[in-house]
Amino acid sequence: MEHKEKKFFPLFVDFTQKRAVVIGGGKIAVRRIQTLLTFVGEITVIAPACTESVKTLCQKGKIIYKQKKFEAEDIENADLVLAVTDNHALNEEIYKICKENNILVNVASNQEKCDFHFPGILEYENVVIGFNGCGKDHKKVAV
Ligand SMILES: C[C@@]1(CC(=O)O)c2cc3[nH]c(cc4nc(cc5[nH]c(cc(n2)[C@H]1CCC(=O)O)[C@@](C)(CC(=O)O)[C@@H]5CCC(=O)O)C(CC(=O)O)=C4CCC(=O)O)c(CCC(=O)O)c3CC(=O)O
Ligand SMILES: NC(=O)C1=CN([C@@H]2O[C@H](COP(=O)(O)OP(=O)(O)OC[C@H]3O[C@@H](n4cnc5c(N)ncnc54)[C@H](O)[C@@H]3O)[C@@H](O)[C@H]2O)C=CC1
Repeated sequence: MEHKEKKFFPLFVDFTQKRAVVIGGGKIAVRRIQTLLTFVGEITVIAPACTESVKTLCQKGKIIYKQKKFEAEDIENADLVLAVTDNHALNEEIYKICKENNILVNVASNQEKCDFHFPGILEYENVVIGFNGCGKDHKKVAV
């Protein structure tokens, strides 16, 4: 099966009872955690160092933060994984482990290693709109 123009289908998935594990606690991780907060049952962040916002979210009980380097067992029970470290080789390794274990994964440093793209999201009343630029221009989908 070959697609000349790759585009992603906007699936609106129920993650409210699911576990997301975010590997990395930097700038991009925080932005995505903020977006995920109201959509996902449980969010765990794995990173040896993180931004203040990650610590604050953890103190407020909104996420779990484990201050450590990534190990394969960190994603054993994950339904959804975001590989958002600044170590591209590690992100690819995380991708490989997820594929072997049928876990949905998004690698922020390589759009070819994404089961799904992370969307720009706009919400009002009970409407959720997700934007995706087919990986061609993320600036177009910034909200
Ligand atoms: C393909 C995709 C896959 C995925 O990661 O899911 C992807 C990929 C990449 N982005 C890169 C860079 C940046 N992306 C942003 C911003 C956003 N990127 C987002 C989504 C996506 N980004 C996915 C779908 C894209 C699409 O729809 O077409 C948003 C919507 C959601 C979110 O991330 O929260 C959010 C805007 C929302 C908002 O702001 O509201 C900024 C700006 C900033 O950080 O301030 C920069 C900094 C650089 C700059 O500004 O130029 C790089 C290069 C990394 C490197 O080489 O280092 C790659 C890697 C690659 O292209 O392979
Ligand atoms: N898709 C997108 O929207 C964008 C993606 N990127 C990519 O996202 C990644 C992260 O970017 P930033 O958040 O700006 O980086 P950052 O430098 O702010 O954060 C990196 C994080 O990775 C963690 N980390 C490093 N080694 C680790 C390990 N062994 N185990 C667990 N965590 C580890 C660090 O502790 C830190 O929390 C980069 O790979 C970059 O290429 C960057 C810009 C936008």
